[in-house]
Amino acid sequence: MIQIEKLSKVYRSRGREVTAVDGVDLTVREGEIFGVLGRSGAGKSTLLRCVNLLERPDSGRIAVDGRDLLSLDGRELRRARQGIGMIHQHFGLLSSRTVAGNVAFPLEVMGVPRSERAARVAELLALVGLDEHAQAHPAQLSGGQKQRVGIARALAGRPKVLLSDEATSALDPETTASILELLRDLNRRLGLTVLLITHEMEVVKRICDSAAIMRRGRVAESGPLRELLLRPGSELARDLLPLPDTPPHPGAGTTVVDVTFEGDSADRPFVSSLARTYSIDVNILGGAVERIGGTRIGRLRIELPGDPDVNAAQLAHLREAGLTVEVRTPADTPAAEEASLS
Ligand SMILES: Nc1ncnc2c1ncn2[C@@H]1O[C@H](COP(=O)(O)OP(=O)(O)OP(=O)(O)O)[C@@H](O)[C@H]1O
Repeated sequence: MIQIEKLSKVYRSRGREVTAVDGVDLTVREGEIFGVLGRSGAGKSTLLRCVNLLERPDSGRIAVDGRDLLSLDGRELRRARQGIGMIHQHFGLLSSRTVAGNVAFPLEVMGVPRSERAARVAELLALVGLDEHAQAHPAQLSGGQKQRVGIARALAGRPKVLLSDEATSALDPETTASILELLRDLNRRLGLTVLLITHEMEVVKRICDSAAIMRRGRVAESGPLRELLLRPGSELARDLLPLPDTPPHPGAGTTVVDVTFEGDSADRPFVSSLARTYSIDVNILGGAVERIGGTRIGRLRIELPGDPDVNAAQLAHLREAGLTVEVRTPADTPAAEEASLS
C-alpha cells in the first residue's frame, strides 16, 4: 500500500546540512498497522511527512496505493492526499469550532454539499464514539476525546491510509490504550492501513503488525513483528523483551545463551529437556515474555556449564527444537545494548 524507495531528505539552513532521512526503503502492506520506532531526532517525523508530501524529499520514490506521488501535478496530488489521513500528537483542532464543525471542516474543503455533510459528520462521530459530544468545543474535551475528533476528521475523506504522528504521546497510559484500541478497531473494520511513528515500545507491542527501527535517518531493521522478534540479533527483541545484563562478560567455563521462543513456555519445556538429555545444570539468569499479535513470544537467558565449544551439541539441541539461539560473547556489553535505539 505504501512503498518508499531510497528516500532522502536533507534540511539546509544557515549553511548547515542535516540529513534527516537517509536512503530509506520501507514497504507497508495493505491493511496492516506499521510502526516506525526511534528516538528523538531519528528522522521519524520527516519520513512520515514525506509520505503525504507535507515535506518534499530530495530524492527517492513514494507510492501510495500504486500512485507515484512525486510524479503527480497539483490537482492530482490534492486528490491523492484525500486518500491519506493524518493525526497529530497535539490534535490540531480549531478551538473556535465545535466537534462537529472540526469534523465538517475537511468535508467543506473537499466541496461536499452541505446537505450531505451533517450525515457524514454524524457517521464519523459515531465511528469514534463521540456522537454525544457533537456540539462541544475542544476546550471542553479530554485529551483522549480530542484525539478521537482528530481521528474522525482524518477519516472524513474515506482514506485508505492513516498516518499517525505520535498520536498517543500526549496521553496518559489508560487513554493511550483506548486510542490504540480504536485505531486497531478502525484498521479491522475499515481495512485502513496505518503508518504510525512513535518512541513508545508499548504502542508497537499493542497494535503493530510490522515495525521498523530508525536510527540517524536510516532503517536499522524492519519487517513483520513476529519475524523481527525471532531474528537473531534483533534490536526490537532486545528492547521489547529485555533481559538483565547479568553477566555482561560470561565468565570462563560457562556459556551464556539467549533463547527466543514462541508459544507457551509450558508447551516447550526446553530447559528441562536440555538438562535431562545432557545431565547438566541449566541456570536461568532472566527472562521476559509478552503477548504479541495473539502469540506469546519470550526470551530466556540461560547459563550452561562449560565453554561454548564444549556445548556445541547442547546448542544444536536447542536450535533443532526451533528456538532462536544466540550465544553471548564479551562484545555483548551493556554499552553495546544501550546503542540499540539511539
Ligand atoms: N525544518 C527543519 N529544519 C532543519 N532541521 C530539521 C527540520 N526538521 C527536522 N530537522 C532535523 O532533522 C532530524 C530529524 O528530525 P525528525 O523530527 O524527523 O526526527 P524524529 O525522529 O521525528 O524526532 P522527534 O520525535 O523529536 O520529532 C533532526 O536532527 C532534526 O533536528
